Amino acid sequence: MGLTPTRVLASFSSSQPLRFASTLLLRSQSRIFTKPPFWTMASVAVTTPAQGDGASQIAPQSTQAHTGKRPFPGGGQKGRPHKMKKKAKKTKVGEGSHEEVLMMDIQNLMAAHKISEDGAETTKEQPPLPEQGSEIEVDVVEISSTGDGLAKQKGSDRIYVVPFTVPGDTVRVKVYRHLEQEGYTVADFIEVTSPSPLRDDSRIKCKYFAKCSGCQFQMLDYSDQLRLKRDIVVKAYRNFSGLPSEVVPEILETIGSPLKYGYRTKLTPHFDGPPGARRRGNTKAWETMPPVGFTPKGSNKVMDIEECPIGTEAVNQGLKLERERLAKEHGKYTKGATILLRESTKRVPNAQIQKPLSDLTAEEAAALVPAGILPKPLAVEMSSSMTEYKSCITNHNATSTEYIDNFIFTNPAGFFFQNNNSILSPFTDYIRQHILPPSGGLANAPGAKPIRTLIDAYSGSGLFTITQSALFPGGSIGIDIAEKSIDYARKNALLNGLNEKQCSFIAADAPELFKSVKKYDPDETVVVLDPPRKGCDNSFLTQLLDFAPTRVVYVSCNVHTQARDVGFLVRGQAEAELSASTGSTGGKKNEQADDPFDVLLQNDVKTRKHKRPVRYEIESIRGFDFFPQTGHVEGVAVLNRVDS
Ligand SMILES: C[S@@+](CC[C@H](N)C(=O)[O-])C[C@H]1O[C@@H](n2cnc3c(N)ncnc32)[C@H](O)[C@@H]1O
Repeated sequence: MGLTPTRVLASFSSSQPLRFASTLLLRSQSRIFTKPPFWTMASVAVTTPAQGDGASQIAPQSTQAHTGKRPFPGGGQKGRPHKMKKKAKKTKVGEGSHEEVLMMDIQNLMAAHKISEDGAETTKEQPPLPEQGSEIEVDVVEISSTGDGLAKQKGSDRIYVVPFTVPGDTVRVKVYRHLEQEGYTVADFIEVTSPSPLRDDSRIKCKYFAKCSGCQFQMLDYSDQLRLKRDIVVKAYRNFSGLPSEVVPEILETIGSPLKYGYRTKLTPHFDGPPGARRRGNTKAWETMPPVGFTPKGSNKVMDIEECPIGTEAVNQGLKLERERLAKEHGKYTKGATILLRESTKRVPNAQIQKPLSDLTAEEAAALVPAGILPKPLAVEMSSSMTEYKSCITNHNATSTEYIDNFIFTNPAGFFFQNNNSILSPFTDYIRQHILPPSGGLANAPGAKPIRTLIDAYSGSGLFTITQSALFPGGSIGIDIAEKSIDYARKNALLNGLNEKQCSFIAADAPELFKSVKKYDPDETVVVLDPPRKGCDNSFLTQLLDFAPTRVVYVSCNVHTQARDVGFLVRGQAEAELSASTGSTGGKKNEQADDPFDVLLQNDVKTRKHKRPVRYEIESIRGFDFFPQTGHVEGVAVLNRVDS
């Protein structure tokens, strides 16, 4: 075993790097501050159960090119001795993308490991890189925020990216590719030769583990998964916010999911097109049933999946039925496609249940969950007074229904709704407890007015607009670009007994919001943001700073882009004006300032002549485990406008 247990734990909570390493990092952050890394690269979209967001009953696969391929098709380097590069070259990657996050962790690990105990930089001669395709043994020293293990071979500083491993594991791997420019190697996991104390393979519930690319944390105890996810949030704010550590509060413990398996109410398995499907005008269909499932690690061909243990029972029954259907109907498909499996629920008071499910006719059963494909829905008795009937919807235009406490939400099945229903009650409760300042609705500043209005940007079908509405006498307003989600949001408000004065919605691009919010007093308004993974764009954030609501609650399934955007709001208008005046590529003038707050102060002085620049401070940051067994975490950051 390469690491002692103590060392293992130290590496596991790798959120405390060496002091010198963090200095290096702060320097690079000041660059991020003055010149945000607007790098671009089509990101490698690996669709896994936990990430897939396909949205059609049988949606044709328009692009099939990148699923599951290794990131960075860099050149190889066979059997030559090499020197550790002084600095790994920056790769062009999408913001907050898997590749960017991985690269940042690798660079930090390289920096930390190049520092010897006495603080001096080591430049030791490195052994030759092993041949691509050869098998070697490596020790895993850290988990990246992407969920991949980062490992080293004895006697070498080379970093190997190995999925399905945890710190403290010694594993046999097959060298897949040396990425010369990036300075690391991608390897395939073969087997564990000496397990980490953190690993217990009897915890693994999925027979496709280490083949399917999802759910890589299954060998960990759930408390370790939560600890690891807190580390991911810590690293996100350290690496992507561009903020000095003093202004980022201690990241709070991650709140766990009530269900650890069987929680996903939506799965989107897919199948490839038949051989020749990519040829123009192809008319040849599948002659046999194609593999239906997800994309495995290191391949772009779909692997056959019969069940997915993180999916709910209804969704897994739906998968079984869809597979049976495809076994008969595969001859209709000349292209690949994605299958939508979305759970839908209907609550029925027990007093209204006339007969047991087994005695219902097909029509009576269909009436319980109208769009569901299960011949009879699954009955789950919630309490002595209520039973839930669950089925699975495959038509993305059909209506799915979910409950959160006593709230009811209907949605077009193929549109966005949170995928883990089990956590939505504690989660919306947490938002309810934090959406107003701790002082009971009064913002921090002396003489502050009570908050009366909620603006829910990126509202979808009204999750926050509706569940938080009772706290806002001035009303709650949701905005979303998806017209269909907004149609349903309006219906949902009515279903939950809320009139238009209490709860209203706008279908528009989020930056348009600011045209219609002028009538609201920013001193009495809180804005909730819940954008897609890529985060908010500059125009939105700049307008948000101009509007200057007294409080902001930022929810995100990508803590890296969240950290970037929170950094922007904390630096505030001075920074926004500066980047607008110098252009998004950043100016030389900016690059000279090393400390972000020097820049802020310089600009504070400049801007204060005509108005006080708006900026925010962070009250709290906490992760929620919406996606147990995977490396994903949902972040909630609460911000207050700085008024002093
Ligand atoms: C992560 S979802 C959050 C939805 C909702 N808050 C919820 O939890 O159910 C992000 C939402 O942003 C919407 N969206 C994406 N781009 C947008 C834009 N430019 N303007 C407004 N909404 C947008 C999507 O339609 C989606 O409903």
